[in-house]
Amino acid sequence: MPATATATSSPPPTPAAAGAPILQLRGVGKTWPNGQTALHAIDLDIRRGEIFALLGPNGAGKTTLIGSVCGIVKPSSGTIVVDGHDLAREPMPARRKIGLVPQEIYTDAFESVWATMRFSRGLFGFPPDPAHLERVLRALSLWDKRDAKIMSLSGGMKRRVMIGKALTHEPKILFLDEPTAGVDVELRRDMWAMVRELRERGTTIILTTHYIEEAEEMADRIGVIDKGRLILVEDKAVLMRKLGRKQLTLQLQAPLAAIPAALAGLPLELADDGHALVYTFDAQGERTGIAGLLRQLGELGIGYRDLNTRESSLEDIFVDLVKRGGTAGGAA
Ligand SMILES: Nc1ncnc2c1ncn2[C@@H]1O[C@H](COP(=O)(O)OP(=O)(O)OP(=O)(O)O)[C@@H](O)[C@H]1O
Repeated sequence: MPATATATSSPPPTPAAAGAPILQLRGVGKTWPNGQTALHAIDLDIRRGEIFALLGPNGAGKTTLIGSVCGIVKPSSGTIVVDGHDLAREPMPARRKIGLVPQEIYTDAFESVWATMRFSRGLFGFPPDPAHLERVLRALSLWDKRDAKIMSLSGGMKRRVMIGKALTHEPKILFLDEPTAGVDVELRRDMWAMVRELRERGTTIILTTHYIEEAEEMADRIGVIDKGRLILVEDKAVLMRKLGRKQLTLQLQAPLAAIPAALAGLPLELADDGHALVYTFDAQGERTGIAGLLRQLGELGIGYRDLNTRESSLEDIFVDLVKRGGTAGGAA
């Protein structure tokens, strides 16, 4: 099977230009030799300088997609253009534009931080540039550890070294595969700050994460992949606005065994063993229906002790989307 084949209906790749996407995928598919299809004709444009978060449940195809763009996995179909370079026709120039921070920490434990960094840069055919390596190490707070052997570093430091390695060849796109899996809250915040700094210096960031809070905090745009299909690509703010819901929770004075028939048809659920009534409404709707609901409760003699509202998080939206199979939006 060829490394890539041009998707029949896909437009030809556009040359690198300031306004052009830094990464273009057209019809990228992957079927493993065992017949398992991990990616179905993915079309995706990544904008220059954005932070793009790719979300998806286990086995959705995230690693396969990243591997395809990084030249680790051979797609069965489609084209991938990295800053104007077709990955299949010009693998080296395309690959040089990309830094990959893999999920697993793997590096030579007996080497020093400095030697590891220098070696990484050489792998991409770049001449030594100690000043660049120093900048990277300083930005990652690793300068003081430059002579330390990797095995002597803490887990968090080792993760920083992995990021450093990916930055040695000055990539324009940085892939972070589950960057904060298993790291403590403090380091997670540090890493977020680091990623933002990189973006400010012009690096485009693509990250996969299981922590939806991370995508909510960091991303400009969100892509959701499920069963090998990109079911949604959207600006985070638009997504939160479009699919966001609010919930009003009423703590009842006396528990209910069931929703009263007079309230059937309303978006109501019982929670907390009947002690709470949850009303879900559209955060964007002009009319929430709350006044009517409270009036009806009064008429039915259902009293409440307390009430509060909460907006859905990206996590709620994501879970909902994957449950529904992504009928809420289209992939760009
Ligand atoms: N080398 C392989 N050979 C055969 N099937 C594979 C291979 N690698 C991945 N797959 C299958 O491809 C599908 C997508 O896997 P992938 O690892 O890309 O998912 P993922 O979204 O990264 O999942 P996770 O969040 O668990 O890392 C899965 O069904 C997986 O079993």
